[in-house]
Amino acid sequence: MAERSPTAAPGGPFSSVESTTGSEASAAREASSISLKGIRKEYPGGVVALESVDLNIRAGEFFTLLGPSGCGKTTLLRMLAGLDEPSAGTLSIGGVDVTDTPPHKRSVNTVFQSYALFPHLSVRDNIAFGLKMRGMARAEREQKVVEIAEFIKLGSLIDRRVDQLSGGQRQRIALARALICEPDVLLLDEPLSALDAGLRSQLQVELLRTQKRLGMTFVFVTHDQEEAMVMSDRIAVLNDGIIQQIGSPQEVYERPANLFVARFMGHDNLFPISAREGMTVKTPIGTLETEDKNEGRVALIRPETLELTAPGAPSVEPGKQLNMLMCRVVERFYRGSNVEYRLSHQHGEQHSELIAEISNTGDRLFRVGDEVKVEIYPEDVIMLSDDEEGA
Ligand SMILES: Nc1ncnc2c1ncn2[C@@H]1O[C@H](COP(=O)(O)OP(=O)(O)OP(=O)(O)O)[C@@H](O)[C@H]1O
Repeated sequence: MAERSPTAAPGGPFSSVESTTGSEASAAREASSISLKGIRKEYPGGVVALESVDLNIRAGEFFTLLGPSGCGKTTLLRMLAGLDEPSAGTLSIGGVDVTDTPPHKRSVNTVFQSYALFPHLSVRDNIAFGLKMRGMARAEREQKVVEIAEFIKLGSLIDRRVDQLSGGQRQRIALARALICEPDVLLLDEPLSALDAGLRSQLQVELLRTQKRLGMTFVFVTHDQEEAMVMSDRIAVLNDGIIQQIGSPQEVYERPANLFVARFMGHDNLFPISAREGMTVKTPIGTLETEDKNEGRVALIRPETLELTAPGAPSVEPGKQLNMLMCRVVERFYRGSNVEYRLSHQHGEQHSELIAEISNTGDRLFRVGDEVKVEIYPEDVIMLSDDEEGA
């Protein structure tokens, strides 16, 4: 394992005091970047789990592999860990080719969805396991274990057997066990998927803070787009072993590369384009002005960009040419900070549904059955290709 001690504060590596020196930080950066070139994985029997994957993960980055079941996320993670060999391509960590390096010689640790803890052992012994295997002296080991148990807020339960703990507590132990070895890269395969919503969002925050504090590179696997958006510096969206898009959460959500990514990010306002003339497109909800010069087969309108007013109200921006359609509220979901409206729209024979998400500013809410005027800025009409292979 490369020498690194990103938060070697007087209180130990898991102290909240940051004391990384510039040279330590750049050494850490160098040691934990990941590069994949032309990675392909074909399992015996001809299942191609990954096509030609090219990917650069920056050191210190929280990088998420996002995609539906079977898209190749776990295969990619196992390859980074050295648990699976690529059929073709090369993989390097910290600039060193590790394609043929066995798992125990990589500075990589993995937290799997199944915690892989020893149920009959205590929290202390479970956390200490990796350090013991490395031959660390007892006194030093003991100090580190106590420190990290405090850090994951399980200090008071350190001597309790793991089979007497809750799922969330076990998850923290699995995390502590991986973190304590201070790998340059931590791989996390759906580590929060078994937890209830409250605990899950609490651990999301803790995990993110930990990663930022320790400056490690995290490669995180999830099929939950909201979790990916909350946590990641960048996201790679995968489908059928092919990377569809790599970008920041904002880029992937606001500018999906294609129809697959748009759908996977939860977008519903997707309207096929039957014809285009200059900057106007014909769709089932009428002819729309757009500012997007890209060719596209489908128009995406994000739900939070719809402007809703009462019929007859002045335009939200009188000086500007906005797209305008009349709709009726068919459902309303009140969520406190925002309100989701399901709207129906009739254009000739064509009936369509739209979703609007309006931030709740305390104004009067529309009711089911109300007629509403919907205005859409031309810059919010986004062209999508349906080419799912155009990464
Ligand atoms: N050992 C194996 N032998 C043959 N095919 C496999 C093997 N492991 C995975 N696959 C196949 O490879 C593809 C990718 O699987 P992988 O486990 O990487 O997907 P995933 O995105 O992690 O899915 P999930 O979210 O369900 O865990 C799937 O079609 C899967 O059936």
